[in-house]
Amino acid sequence: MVVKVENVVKRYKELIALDHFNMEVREGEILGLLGPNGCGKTTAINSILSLLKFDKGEITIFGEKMTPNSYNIKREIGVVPQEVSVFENLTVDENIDYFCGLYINDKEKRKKYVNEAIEFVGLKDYTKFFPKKLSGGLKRRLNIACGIVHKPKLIFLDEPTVAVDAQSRNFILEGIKKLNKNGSTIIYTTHYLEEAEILCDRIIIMDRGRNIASGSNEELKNMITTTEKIVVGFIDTNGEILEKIKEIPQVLDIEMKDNDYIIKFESGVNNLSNLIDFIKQNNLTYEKLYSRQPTLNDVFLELTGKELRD
Ligand SMILES: Nc1ncnc2c1ncn2[C@@H]1O[C@H](COP(=O)(O)OP(=O)(O)OP(=O)(O)O)[C@@H](O)[C@H]1O
Repeated sequence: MVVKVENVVKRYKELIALDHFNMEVREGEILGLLGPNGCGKTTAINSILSLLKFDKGEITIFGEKMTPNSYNIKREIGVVPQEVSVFENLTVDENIDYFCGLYINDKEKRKKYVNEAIEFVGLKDYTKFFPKKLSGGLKRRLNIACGIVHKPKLIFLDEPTVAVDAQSRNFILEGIKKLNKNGSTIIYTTHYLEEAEILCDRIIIMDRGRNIASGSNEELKNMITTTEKIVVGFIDTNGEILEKIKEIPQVLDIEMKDNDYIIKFESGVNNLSNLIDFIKQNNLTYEKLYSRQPTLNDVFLELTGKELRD
C-alpha cells in the first residue's frame, strides 16, 4: 500500500472537517477523491502531506509513518496544489528549475528534468514568460510542471482543472494518464464526476469528512439499486398509464419532470424493449425516448440523498 489513512479526525474549532476518515492508495493506480465542495478533500490531502496537524488517527506513506520531518518520503512526492503556487518574479523555466532544485542537486540531471517537464506540459513557447502573462490554463500547466519536475513516485493533484478552458483541461487529463503510465501513483481530487469516471482506476466518494464508498467506477455503480433510467416524453397520456407502467417487469419507480416520465429500472437487459412493447400494446405515441445508464451522481444521490453536481 502506498498510502494508508486510518481513522483521521481533523477539527477546525467546532467544525469536523475529517470525521474518522479512512483511505488506502495502491501502487500504480489513479485514485480519485471525489466529493462536493467543502467535504474535506483538501483537508485530507494536507493531512496526508503533514502540512496540517490532525487531531486523531494515523497516516503512513510507503509503509512509514508520515511526519512533517519525513524528508525521505517527501522527496518521492509531487504536489500540485489547488491554488496556483508559483513565483511571480520568476519566468516559466526559472520557476520549474527552482522547484526541481529542491530535490535534484546534479546540474545536468536538473537541466534535463526541467526540459522534460516543460515539454510535458507543452510550455516550450513560453519559457521566458512571467506567470502573469500566462492564461489561466497555461498557469495551471506551469503549476503542474513545478509539482512533477523531480519525477516523484506519488503525485497529488488537487482539482487541477478548476476554471481552465476545455483545451487545457484535456491536455491536463491526458498528461495525468501519461504520468501514471510512466509509473507514478496518482491521487486526484475533484468534484467533477465525469473526470473521475474517465480517469480513475478507483474512486473514493467523500461526504462530510467521511469515506462513504470506494471502488472502481463499475463497483460503485453496482452498489446502488437504480441501474437504468428510461426517459419518455409521451405526446398523449393519462393517469392510468402511470399505474400500468409500474407493472412492466423491473420497474422500481417513476418520476415526472417537465412532462417527461423518468422510469427507474432494476438491472436487466430487456428494459428498453419491454417498454417499447408496452408502448405499442397501448397505442401510445411519444416524441422522446432514451435510456440513461447510472452515473456517479446517481451513486452519490442514493448514498447521501443529495446531488453531487454543483
Ligand atoms: N483553515 C480553515 N479554518 C476553518 N475551516 C476550514 C479551514 N479550511 C477548511 N475549512 C472548512 O473545512 C471543511 C472542509 O474543507 P476542504 O477545503 O477540506 O474541502 P474540499 O472538499 O477540499 O472543498 P473544495 O472543493 O471547496 O476545495 C469546509 O467546511 C471548510 O469550510
